[in-house]
Amino acid sequence: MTKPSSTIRCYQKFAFAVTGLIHAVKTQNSFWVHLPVALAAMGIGYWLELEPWRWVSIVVAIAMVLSSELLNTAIEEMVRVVHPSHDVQIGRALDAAAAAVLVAAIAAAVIGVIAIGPPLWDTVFDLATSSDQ
Ligand SMILES: Nc1ncnc2c1ncn2[C@@H]1O[C@H](COP(=O)(O)OP(=O)(O)OP(=O)(O)O)[C@@H](O)[C@H]1O
Repeated sequence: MTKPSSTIRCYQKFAFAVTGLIHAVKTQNSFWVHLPVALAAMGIGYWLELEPWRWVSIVVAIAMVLSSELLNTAIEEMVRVVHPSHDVQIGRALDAAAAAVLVAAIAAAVIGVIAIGPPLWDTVFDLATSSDQ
């Protein structure tokens, strides 16, 4: 039995998106910073057994950074084909796309400190005081 075409289209869209993600991770050095930081934040969150709202904050922050990096990658790739020669306005567009990643990364860092900071401090403090006794 053949699958309904809408299901196939849905599957294909998912495959295209995964291909885009893999390509971006392979070609953009920034992901080699974003991904370990994201994994570290989730690992610490798991270790601290964070409350759901803290997890939501962390997941939203990670998604925000990765999505902006993916859009920045898409714009860079497009520029290389559509306008490979140097152009002041193209440069401004690329700078604005890079700035979007910077804004997302700064916001994610602030979210990380607010969401992970207090429970991490409490746990480290507990460990330090229990080892003193
Ligand atoms: N065609 C262009 N015209 C004008 N300025 C450009 C052009 N291409 C790149 N630039 C300038 O160079 C900067 C870096 O662009 P590029 O696309 O190389 O980003 P990158 O993040 O360094 O690339 P990658 O992520 O592939 O290492 C841009 O922000 C822009 O200021």
